[in-house]
Amino acid sequence: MGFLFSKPSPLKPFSYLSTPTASQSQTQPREQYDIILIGAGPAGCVLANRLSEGGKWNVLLVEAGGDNEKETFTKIPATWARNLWTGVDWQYYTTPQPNMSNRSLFWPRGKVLGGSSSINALIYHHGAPADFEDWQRGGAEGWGYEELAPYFKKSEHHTPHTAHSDIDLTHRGSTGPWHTSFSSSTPIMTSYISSAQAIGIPYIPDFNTPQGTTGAAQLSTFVDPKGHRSSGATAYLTPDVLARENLTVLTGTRCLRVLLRSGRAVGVELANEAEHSAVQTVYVREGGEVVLCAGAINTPQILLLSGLGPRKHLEDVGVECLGDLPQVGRNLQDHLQTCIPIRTKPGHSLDYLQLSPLRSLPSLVRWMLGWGGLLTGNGAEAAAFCRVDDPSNAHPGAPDIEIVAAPVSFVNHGRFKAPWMRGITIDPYLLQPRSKGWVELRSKDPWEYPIIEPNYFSDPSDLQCLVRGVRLSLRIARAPPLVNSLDLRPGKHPNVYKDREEEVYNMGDSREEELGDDEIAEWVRKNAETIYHPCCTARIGKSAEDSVVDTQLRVHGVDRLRIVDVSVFPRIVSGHTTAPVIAIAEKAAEIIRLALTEREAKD
Ligand SMILES: Cc1cc2nc3c(=O)[nH]c(=O)nc-3n(C[C@H](O)[C@H](O)[C@H](O)COP(=O)(O)OP(=O)(O)OC[C@H]3O[C@@H](n4cnc5c(N)ncnc54)[C@H](O)[C@@H]3O)c2cc1C
Repeated sequence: MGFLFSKPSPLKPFSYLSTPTASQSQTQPREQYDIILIGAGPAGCVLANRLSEGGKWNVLLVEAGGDNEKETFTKIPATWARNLWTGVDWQYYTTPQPNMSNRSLFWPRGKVLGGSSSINALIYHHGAPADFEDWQRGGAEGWGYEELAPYFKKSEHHTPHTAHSDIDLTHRGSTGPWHTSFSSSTPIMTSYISSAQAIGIPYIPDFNTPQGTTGAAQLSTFVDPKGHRSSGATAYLTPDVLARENLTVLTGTRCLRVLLRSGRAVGVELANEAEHSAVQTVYVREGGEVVLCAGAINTPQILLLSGLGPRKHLEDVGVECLGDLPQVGRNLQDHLQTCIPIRTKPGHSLDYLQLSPLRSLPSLVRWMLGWGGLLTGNGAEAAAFCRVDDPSNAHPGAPDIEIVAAPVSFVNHGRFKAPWMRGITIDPYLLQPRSKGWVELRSKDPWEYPIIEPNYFSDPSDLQCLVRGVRLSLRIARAPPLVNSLDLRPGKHPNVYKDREEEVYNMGDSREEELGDDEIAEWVRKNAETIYHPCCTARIGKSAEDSVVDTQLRVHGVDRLRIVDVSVFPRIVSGHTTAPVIAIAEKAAEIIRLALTEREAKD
C-alpha cells in the first residue's frame, strides 16, 4: 500500500535539463539560477540549504551520484565500510608509491548525496584549535579558531549522553541541523582508554573544546537520536528543504567544466553520469555565482578541465589555459594510518557481527526499531591524541599522532574477513604530515580519472613519526587493564609470517622494545593506508603564487567563481575533516549571501 501514498521524489535526474519549462524553450540556454553548486558533499549540502533559505535566490545543486535515502549501508553507522568499492564510491587509486613498496593505495570518495559524509566513519572532531591558528598565521585571515568556533556550534545539534555527563555543553551546539552524540561503547574500549592513561596519556572529557585535543577518550560521532547516520544530506537536505521551490537538486549529473567568459564564470557544462553522453549547458544569472564543492580530487579536476591551472600542465594535456594558476591541484595532503589488529580472548571482540549474519540479527532488529545498540557504533570508538615529540613538526600546540581503537579486526578497509578473526585494532594516524603531493589531469577527457600522487613519505620525518606512533600503540596494548583481555602469542615478528593470520596479527603480538626502528618502518611501508582525509588542493591564501582562492574563497583572478570544500584547507588539520568542512561551508554561506546582496544593491 505504501506506493499509494508515496510522493514523487523531489530530486531531478539529468533529463530534467532538457524538459522545457513554462518560461523557456528547449533551445534557449537555461539562466534561471542565481547560484550553481557543483557537488553535494557536506559542503554542497550546507550551501544548498543556507542559500535557498528565505526563497530569494534560485539555487541549483548538481551531484554526480544518486539518492542517499536509497542506500541502506549509508544509514547504519556500523556498516560504513560496506559502502566502499560500491556504486556510492568513486573508487580512486593513487599512483604507485615508491616509499610504500610501490603500492597504489585505494582512495574511496563518496559519490552520492552527502558525498563522503554519507559513507565515512562518522567521527565528529573539530581538529585542534592550533590548526586554525596556524591557518590564520599563514595568510588565511578570518579562518582562525575564534572565527570558526561559532560555525561549529551553528551546525551542530548535540544530544547529551548519560555516560558523558562530564562534557562542557557550552562548547557544543544544540540547535543546528547536524546531529552528534556518542555511539554505543564496548567494555574493551573503556579498557583501552584506561591503558592509555596508564602510560601517561590523560583522560579528556571532550576532544572538541578550545582547550585542545590532547588526551584519551571515547570519540563523538554524527549519529541522530535514533542511532542513524547524520550526514550532510540527512542534516541539510531534509524533505522540507528539498520541497523549496527555489532549490533544484540534480542527481546522476556530472559537471565537466566551468564556462568562462572574459575572466568571469558564466555557467557550467553538465553531462549524464550514467551514459557519459548528452551534454547540457546551464548559465548563471547576471549577478550570480558558480561554487565548486566537488572535494579534494574533483574540484581541482574541474578547474583544470576549465582551463584554470598551471599553464605548462594544461598545455601538456591540450587544454587551453584561461588562467595560469600554478597551485591548482598542488599541496595535496592526507593522513596515513597503520592498523594493528590484536587477538582478544573470547567475549571481547565484535568481529562476530561481520562474520555471522545470524548472530548480528538481534542487533539489526534493535537498530531498525531505533533502540540503539551495537550497530550505532562506528567501530572507531576511542582515541588517544598525543605528541610523539618530533621537534620538526610545524605547530607544537597540536598533536602529531592519533591512536584510534576499534573493537574489531580492521583489515584492508574492512573488506578482509576470515573465520579465525577475533580481535581489536589499535591504529596510529600520522596527523601532521610534511609530505605533499598533487592531482593532475591524465588527459583532457573529462571522464578519465585524474592522476593522484600523494607522494607519501617523501619527507622522511613522516615515516619516523608513524614508527613512533606504532611503538606507542604497542605500549598501550601491553598496559593493564587492556592487556588482560588480549590473547597475545609470544615469539612473533611482524615481517615474518607463514600465513595470512600471522600476517594480520604478528605486529600486535610484538613487543616494541624488541623491534628496531628499521623493522617497524619496513612494516609501516608495507601496511600503511589512507585514513581518507585528502585536502588542500585549492588552498586559501594571499595570491595565485601560494594558493588558489582568496580569503573570501574566490578563485584568484576569476570573477564569480568560488570553492567551498575540503580542498580550500590551507593545511591538513590534526584530526578529522568533516566538521571543519561543514563549519567552513556555514561561514561561506554568509559570505556568499552578502556578496549577492551587495551586487543586487549596486544594480
Ligand atoms: C571512507 C571514508 C571515511 C572517512 N571517515 C571520516 C570520519 O570518520 N570523520 C571525518 O570527519 N571525516 C571522515 N572522512 C573524510 C570526510 O568525509 C571528507 O573530508 C569530507 O566529506 C569532504 O567533504 P567535501 O564536501 O569537501 O567533499 P566530498 O565529501 O568528497 O563530496 C564531494 C561531492 O561532490 C560530488 N562530485 C564530485 N565531482 C563531481 C562532478 N564533476 N559533478 C558533480 N558532482 C561531483 C561527489 O560525488 C560528492 O558527492 C572520511 C572519508 C571517507 C571516504
